[in-house]
Amino acid sequence: MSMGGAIATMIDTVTGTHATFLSGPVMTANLNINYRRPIPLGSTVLLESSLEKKEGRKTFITCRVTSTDGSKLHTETSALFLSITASHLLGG
Ligand SMILES: CCCCCCCCCCCC(=O)SCCNC(=O)CCNC(=O)[C@H](O)C(C)(C)COP(=O)(O)OP(=O)(O)OC[C@H]1O[C@@H](n2cnc3c(N)ncnc32)[C@H](O)[C@@H]1OP(=O)(O)O
Repeated sequence: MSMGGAIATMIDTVTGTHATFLSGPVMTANLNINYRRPIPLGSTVLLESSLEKKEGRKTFITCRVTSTDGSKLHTETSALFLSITASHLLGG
C-alpha cells in the first residue's frame, strides 16, 4: 500500500501547481485529506483537481484521487493556498 505522506505529496504538487497557474506564487496553508481506500503499490491513479473558489489572496482547490476508470475513490482533499510575495519567502 502507498504511504499517506507520499499520497499527500502527489496531491500537494498537483493542487499547488493548479493554484499557481490560477493565482501566481502561493504557499499551501491547509491540506485536508480524507483517505477512503488504500492505493495498491505500483498502481496507476487519476488525480482530478478543481477550483472551488477564489477569495482575495485565498485559492480553494479540491482534488480527488481515483482509479483510472474513476470507479474507485481513494482520497478526497480540500486545500487552501495563500498568494505570497517574494519577501514572504525571504522571511519578510
Ligand atoms: C508552474 C509550475 C509551478 C510548480 C509549483 C509547485 C507547487 C507546489 C506547491 C507546494 C507549496 C508548499 O508545499 S509550500 C510549503 C508548505 N507550506 C508552508 O510552509 C506554509 C507555512 N505558512 C505560511 O508561510 C503562512 O502561514 C502563509 C503564507 C500560508 C499565510 O501567512 P500570511 O500570508 O501571513 O497570511 P495570514 O495573514 O496569516 O492569513 C491570511 C488569511 O488566510 C487565512 N488563513 C491563513 N492560514 C490559514 C489556514 N491554515 N487555514 C485557514 N485559513 C487560513 C487567515 O485567516 C486570513 O484570513 P482573512 O482574515 O484574511 O479572511
